[in-house]
Amino acid sequence: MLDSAEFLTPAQIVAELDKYIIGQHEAKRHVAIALRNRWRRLRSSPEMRDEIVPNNILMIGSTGVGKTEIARRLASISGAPFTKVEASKFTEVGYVGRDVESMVRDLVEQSVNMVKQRRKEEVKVQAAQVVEELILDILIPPVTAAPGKPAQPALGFPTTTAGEMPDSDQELNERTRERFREKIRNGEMDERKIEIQVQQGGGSGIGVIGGGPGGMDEASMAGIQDMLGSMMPKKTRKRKVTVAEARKILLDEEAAKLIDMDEVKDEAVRHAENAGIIFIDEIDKVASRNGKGGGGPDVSREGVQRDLLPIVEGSAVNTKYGIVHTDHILFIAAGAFHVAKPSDLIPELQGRFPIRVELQSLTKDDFFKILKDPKNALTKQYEALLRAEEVELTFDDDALERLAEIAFDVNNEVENIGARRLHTVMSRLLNDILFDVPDRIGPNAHILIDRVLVEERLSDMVRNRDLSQYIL
Ligand SMILES: Nc1ncnc2c1ncn2[C@@H]1O[C@H](COP(=O)(O)OP(=O)(O)OP(=O)(O)O)[C@@H](O)[C@H]1O
Repeated sequence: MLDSAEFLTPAQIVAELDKYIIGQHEAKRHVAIALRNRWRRLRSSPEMRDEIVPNNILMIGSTGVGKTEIARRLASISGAPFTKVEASKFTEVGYVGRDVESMVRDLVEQSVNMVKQRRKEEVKVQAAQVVEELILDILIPPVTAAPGKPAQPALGFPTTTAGEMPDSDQELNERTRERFREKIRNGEMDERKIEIQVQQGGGSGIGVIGGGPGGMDEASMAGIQDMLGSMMPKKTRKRKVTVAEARKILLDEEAAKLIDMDEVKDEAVRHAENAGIIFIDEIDKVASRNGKGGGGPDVSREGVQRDLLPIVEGSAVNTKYGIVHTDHILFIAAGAFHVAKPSDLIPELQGRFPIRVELQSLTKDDFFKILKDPKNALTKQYEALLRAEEVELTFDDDALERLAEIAFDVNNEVENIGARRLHTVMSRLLNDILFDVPDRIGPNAHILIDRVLVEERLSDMVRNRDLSQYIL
């Protein structure tokens, strides 16, 4: 968390990013500084805190070289809410100026989910106790029988052992309950079916018609829907599920009841404001090369930049969780800038992205490392998938070198999509195996992917440009 004392240093942040992203050292250094600066800001004097502006970053690099990945990992390292938006979508037909604010709403939505999840974790033990009692109530309904009349044994289970005399219905019920509690705790009841009441998912069921330009904005509509929702009695329905499933469903419901949503909302808004990261992709697509030019698409692109400006500069955005001030949100904009240049952005927006960093094109050697080293490397993902079937998959380095080479060549010859090419190449290489397990390749098999196998399955395609265009 951003406010914890042992927040990562810039070098530690880079080390964390290194676990997932190959190369791009400059970009990693810049984002690490920006992240640490937010922590530094929160520890500065209250007067200075409001003065310190975030070091928004402009990442320049072709598609698939790790721009989004760096930003996304940065957010997860710091537990920050994150949202990604494509600037070019705001130039689409039907776009209305106010839509750019939706990125802030998305961010706060993320933040609410994160805070809610964390709070639920905190009340988990307490909720688990309530749930245990609820399940016990279903298995052994509390005694209502008249005094002197024996209580009904629950679910046909014997409630007393031979020779044991029940003291009263109440005590008998208590003892049975304790025995069942044991059984629930050690999982003996997990498969037993019980009927539970669950809340019907999603909203009040009341739609608000209207809105859009000239009408009510999204936040106000959502507010009304929320209010109507909270006034309506919650609908429930019966479901027959196993005790194990019931525990999961009820745990979620009970945990939700134990958390104070007003507190969650306040904390989420603060968290989005101080820690949120908004990634604006394809910013180059809204840069116009002749900004002052006559009309048409340039005007609309510049319009989008003008709409983005107040949000990046710092403004108050109305959301259904309250007003969100964008002054200290970290914005990372990215683009290939093959045609337009950063200097084609309107000067005010350029000024709001003072840190420019160029990401390098990936080499064959980078591709080799991307296949092999990251914690989430594709080879590791496929190995894990097949391990689930008890099939051992391994790749030798020679095979990975060849795969890297093929991906690199196809990028050069067909279209450069960066490291994304590795996904298509790997999928092509392994699809038959993934299909054949477990029917034709049984458990305990060991499959070694070597250079010969890679050649066999992929070389034809690489040689045939028409084929690779469609398949790789
Ligand atoms: N340097 C890298 N190290 C490890 N994986 C990478 C690297 N670059 C890209 N990838 C992988 O390639 C995929 C696409 O990368 P990413 O989404 O970061 O592209 P991008 O540069 O943001 O491109 P775009 O602007 O088109 O979105 C991801 O699965 C990512 O993990």
